[in-house]
Amino acid sequence: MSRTLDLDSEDLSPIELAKRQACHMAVDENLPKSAKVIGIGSGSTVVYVVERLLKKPGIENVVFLPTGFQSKELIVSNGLRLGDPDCYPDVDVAFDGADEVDANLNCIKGGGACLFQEKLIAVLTKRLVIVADSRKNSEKLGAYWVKGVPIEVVPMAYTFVLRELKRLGCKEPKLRMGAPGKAGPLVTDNGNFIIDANFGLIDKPEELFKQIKLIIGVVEVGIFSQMIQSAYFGNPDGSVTVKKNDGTQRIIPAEVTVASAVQQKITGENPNVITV
Ligand SMILES: O=C(CO)[C@H](O)[C@H](O)COP(=O)(O)O
Repeated sequence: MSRTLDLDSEDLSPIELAKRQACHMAVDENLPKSAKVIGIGSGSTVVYVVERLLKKPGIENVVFLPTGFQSKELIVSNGLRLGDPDCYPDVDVAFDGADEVDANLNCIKGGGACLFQEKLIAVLTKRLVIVADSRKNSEKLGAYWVKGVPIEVVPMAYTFVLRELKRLGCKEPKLRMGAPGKAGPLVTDNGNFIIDANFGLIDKPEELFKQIKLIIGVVEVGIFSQMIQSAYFGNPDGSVTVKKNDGTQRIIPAEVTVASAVQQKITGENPNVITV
């Protein structure tokens, strides 16, 4: 098994360092000793989850489920075992990023257009752990993430879905365009389009989710409600804020997160591991 990820702290910006600390703490505190199947989310943050997982003994025996092309590449290029959700529907834990997380651990996801597969893993896992930097830690959805709720739609239905979203109160739903080099709309890993729908501050995420989901042509909605067990946010000072779905919140001080990183570098072990 090749283990290639070894990101050097010196090359990382303060934001990247914060994301990394959050991921390392999240893995250390949530990786079950007996984990057999692990879900890997999409985006720039989960790279540090994989970095930490690669240090764990026995990780070569675990099956990893991706949530899109990028996380599949991340799994395969690091020599980890790749699986499919249809073959491994019982997931022990999943780690994923988010675009915004509110006080009740509802979140917006899909900034990277992977929301459908991310939601599939979210419903299959016993424990969904979100990793992010402090810019994503919000009181109410829509406060920081103003690009809108990502919605995956069947291409032939997109005009209808745009119309229905306006009826639900979204002033200007937008079909997401492809990156430079791609003429026309972005196409997801599942062959669909993405609509970004800004509803302003979202008071009732669960309700809005249900309303959007009922529109014909909608495959999945980037509102994740009542699905997350805990969220780890890396702060600029090196500390990590942990929010749990029981309403508790705690801060892991920078001394602890940095000591863990140093210890791990020297011995490959983390003194603060709380295995579950
Ligand atoms: O939902 C996602 C992809 O669909 C990502 O998890 C979300 O966009 C966060 O990405 P990053 O870790 O790069 O901030």
